[in-house]
Amino acid sequence: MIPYTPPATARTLPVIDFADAFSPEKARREAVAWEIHKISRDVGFFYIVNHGVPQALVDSQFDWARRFFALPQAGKSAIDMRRSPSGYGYERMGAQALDEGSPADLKEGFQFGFDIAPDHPYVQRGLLRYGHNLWPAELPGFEAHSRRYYDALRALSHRLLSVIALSLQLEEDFFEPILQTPIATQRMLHYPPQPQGAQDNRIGAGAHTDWGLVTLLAQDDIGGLEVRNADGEWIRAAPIRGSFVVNIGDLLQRWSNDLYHSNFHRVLNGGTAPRYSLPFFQDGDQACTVACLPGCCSAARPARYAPCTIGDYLDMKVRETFGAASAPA
Ligand SMILES: O=C(O)CCC(=O)C(=O)O
Ligand SMILES: [Fe+2]
Repeated sequence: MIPYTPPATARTLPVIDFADAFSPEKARREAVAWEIHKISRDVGFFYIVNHGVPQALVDSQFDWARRFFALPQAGKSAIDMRRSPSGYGYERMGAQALDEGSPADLKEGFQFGFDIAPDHPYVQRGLLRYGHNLWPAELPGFEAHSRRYYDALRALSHRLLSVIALSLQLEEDFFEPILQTPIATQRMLHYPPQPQGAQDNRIGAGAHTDWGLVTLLAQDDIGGLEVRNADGEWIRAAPIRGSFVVNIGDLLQRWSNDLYHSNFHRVLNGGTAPRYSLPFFQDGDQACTVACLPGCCSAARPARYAPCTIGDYLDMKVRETFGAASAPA
């Protein structure tokens, strides 16, 4: 049993050197797991460096994102996510309010997922985030490069989850079975500068928690991401070149019975330059049931959430934040 303690009040987000997560020595992997354990019980956000993904690959993915968003609106609209049964493709400006019930986010996006055989039952059933990827006809090379980036991020998410398993006193391969046919989504986001003459700053991405297991975010050097600490204050997640911002998602919070925190965060692009970010979401297999880990519940601290499948949980969050706009056209 891992005893529960309430979170402390983080003022900054730690930078974790991830190099030892790849070490053949278990003690070194455990040392990284312990760092992740501490911060996951607190603010649930941290940076990783020495993660093994070449910076040149990240930089060129940003270049592709800029090229994509610079396409004429008609080209982007031709692959609107409402045309994809799985919800992949282009997210038009204002389509989502991540802070449910608030004004729409000042952002546009593009997202794609796991390359799965079109005759896989999940794809045939039209399940959320399986197959039906839409790519713009006007950008040859975009898909191939984005797939290379995706493969690197997916591999890193496996390593991260093996260390997280260790941090929860589980076997390191605990999550592997549910990562084989995953909901794993690469998103690219474009936050335009505030409109000229705007009275109030508009939120780029409203306050929200991420829904899945873990998120790995690359951000450019503009800044604007903020994370809420246990005192309810917003702390800045300033850009650090060469890092990914990692955060714990709702499904891990539920699995760990609130031991680990899926924390609120938001983006405010107040500047005069556009901001781009590349969040990768590893959410696991839709069929998997998330129920309190044995090490995280006891008679004194019973399970706080009813078991739910990953697919059902994500379906609910999409409906809440996109509303009717998520319906396929
Ligand atoms: O753009 C960012 O920095 C964060 C985006 C985000 O939080 C999300 O897409 O869930
Ligand atoms: Fe997020």
